[in-house]
Order: sequence, then C-alpha cells, then structure tokens
Amino acid sequence: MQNIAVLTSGGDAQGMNACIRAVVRMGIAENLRVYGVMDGFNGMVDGDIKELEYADVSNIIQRGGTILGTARSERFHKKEFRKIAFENLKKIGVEALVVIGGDGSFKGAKVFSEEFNMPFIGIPGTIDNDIIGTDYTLGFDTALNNIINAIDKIRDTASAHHRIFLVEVMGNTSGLLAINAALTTGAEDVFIPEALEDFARFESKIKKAVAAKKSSIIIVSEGDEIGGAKELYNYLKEKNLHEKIRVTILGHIQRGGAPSFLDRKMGTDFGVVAVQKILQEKYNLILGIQNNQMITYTLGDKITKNVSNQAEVLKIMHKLNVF
Ligand SMILES: Nc1ncnc2c1ncn2[C@@H]1O[C@H](COP(=O)(O)OP(=O)(O)OP(=O)(O)O)[C@@H](O)[C@H]1O
Ligand SMILES: O=P(O)(O)OC[C@H]1O[C@](O)(CO)[C@@H](O)[C@@H]1O
Ligand SMILES: [Mg+2]
Repeated sequence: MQNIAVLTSGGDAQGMNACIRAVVRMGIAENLRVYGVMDGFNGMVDGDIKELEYADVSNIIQRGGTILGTARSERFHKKEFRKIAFENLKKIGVEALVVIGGDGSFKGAKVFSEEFNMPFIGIPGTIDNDIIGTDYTLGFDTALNNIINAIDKIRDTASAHHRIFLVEVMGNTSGLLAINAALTTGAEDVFIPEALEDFARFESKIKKAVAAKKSSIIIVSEGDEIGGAKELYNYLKEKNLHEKIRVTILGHIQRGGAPSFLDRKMGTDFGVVAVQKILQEKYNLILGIQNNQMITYTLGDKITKNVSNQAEVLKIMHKLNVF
C-alpha cells in the first residue's frame, strides 16, 4: 500500500478537519502518500485530487467545516460517473479511500467498492448522529452545544416576555439532536420524528403555559411529521393559541464553529485507526464508538440508526419538565 485518499461528503460536521489532519499525518508517518479529494465524490468525478503534505493540515484541528470541501453529488448516484471517478483514482494510483461522512456517503462508498474493488474505511461524520453502530458521530456534540447555547439565549427573552418559543433544530429524519437538546436545556416539550404527538395533551399544555405566564421552550425536530416549527405554529394559529408564541429556526448555525473536545478527540482517533486498518489490510469497515471503545464493523444493508427507544427518553423528559 502506497497511496490513499481522504474525502469528506454530505453535510459538513465539526471534527472533520481534526480527522483529515490525523489521516494525513498518520499516513505520512507510516510512509504513505495521502491525497485529498475536493468537494466529496464530485472531486473524484472531476479529478480534483491533490497530494496533502504535513503542513497542509497545520492549524485546522480547531476549525469547523472541512478544508477539503464537501458536496451532495448527484452524479455519483450514476454508475457512468462512478466509473470516471474510479479512472481518476487509478491514474494517480490510489489504492484505498477514507470516507468521512454520513449514511448517504457510506452508501456511495459501499457501492463504489463493490463495483470497482476500491477498499474504503468509513468514518461517521454528521451532526445528525443517525448512523448505526456508533454512539456518536463527528459533529453531533458540537452541534448540540451550539443548540443549547442558542436556546439559553432564547430563554432570556422568552422569560422577559412570558413567551413560548418553538425552536426548530436539524437532524433530518433523526430526533437525536432535538431530544438531547430538550433534556439539557430544560425545554418544556419536544417534537421528534420517532414519536407521534398527543395534540390534545400538547394544546392543554400550551393553555396552561399561557395562563402561568412563564417562559416555555418547545423544540421541534425538522423531520417531525408535523413538518417543522412554522407548521406547528400554523397549527396553533388555527386553534387561536398563537398570541404568545414565536418561532426560531436555528438553521446552519448548528453546523458551524470550533469542534468540541469530544469531536476533536474522536476525529483524531478515527483518523489514526483508519490508517492503521488500511495498513493491516482490513478493509470496507466503518469505525464507531460504543461505550467509550473504538469499534469497527462491516456495513450491512441497514445504515441508519434505529432510535425507536426514544419513547422512554420522552417519558422521562415529560416527567422532568412539567408545565
Ligand atoms: N445509493 C447511493 N449511491 C451512490 N452514491 C450515493 C448513494 N447515496 C448517497 N450517495 C452519495 O453520498 C452523498 C452524500 O450523501 P447525503 O447527502 O445523504 O449525506 P450524508 O453522507 O448522509 O451526510 P449528512 O446526512 O450529514 O448530510 C450523496 O450526495 C451522493 O453523492
Ligand atoms: O445543508 P443542506 O444541504 O441544506 O442540508 C441540511 C441537512 O443536513 C444536515 O444538517 C446534516 O445531514 C441535516 O440535519 C439537514 O437536514
Ligand atoms: Mg445523512
């Protein structure tokens, strides 16, 4: 093994840069040539690939985003473009890939390895934390810290005006950002895709909240079946319960900023182990953290995490945050 390549794909996530740095420096220390693919799978299709030296990854461990750029590549869904991607890698002699991304990126890496026998190591990097086999993905912890910092600020103004805020958070189809934010901000309620809402109960809660003149925070996961915070607001407006209510959509602020300790540490550990696995010729593995231990596993057909057990967490949250 002489040449490997690293890329970031899907939504960027804090800790990706720490991981790129570890892959590059560990690779160089082990006498590998390490290439960086720009803008996710698009860089493979376009041949936008460059060798990374030790200094190219200086001063990035503390930065959010990804120095390699990322993308949601439509072209990579098509075999004709994956073939071009493979030829581009072959030209420079890339023998294995480190793919840092979410569930979609792993699907892409898997199909590519099956078609062209290109080995890969998958590193979970997505704020959604929706990947099977790992307790945490890169970015989840920092995104949650961003969310709780924002909600703490919203709480100040909500208290001053005795208002109810519907705060929408990301997560795609996973409610893990929402429910964990709710638990750690003392939110009065949370809407997640994994649980169906009891609207009668919710409306009576809102009425009580208005009567009590206290501030309330309701966190709404963007993937909830009601839609998002605006849709929930519209629902309450129809019931004439909207007067005290304001909507905040946190949006992409969740994905930015310096990675937390956990995301820097996990990114570094994942990067080191990815290179070690490649050198041991242990391929087509996903790395994960389970009970504080690094684990590896082979990707099956099911990639997205099952979080149906959130019903129990919800029950606890409702016990802790009674209006
Ligand atoms: N079935 C597939 N076949 C080939 N490529 C795929 C497939 N699924 C996804 N990809 C590639 O992976 C890219 C990233 O996937 P996606 O946009 O779902 O983000 P992700 O990796 O899940 O990260 P995040 O959820 O954090 O944004 C896609 O844009 C596409 O290029
Ligand atoms: O930045 P984009 O492409 O609009 O994607 C937003 C999506 O990406 C994520 O931030 C990460 O998957 C999701 O939580 C969100 O649904
Ligand atoms: Mg995803």
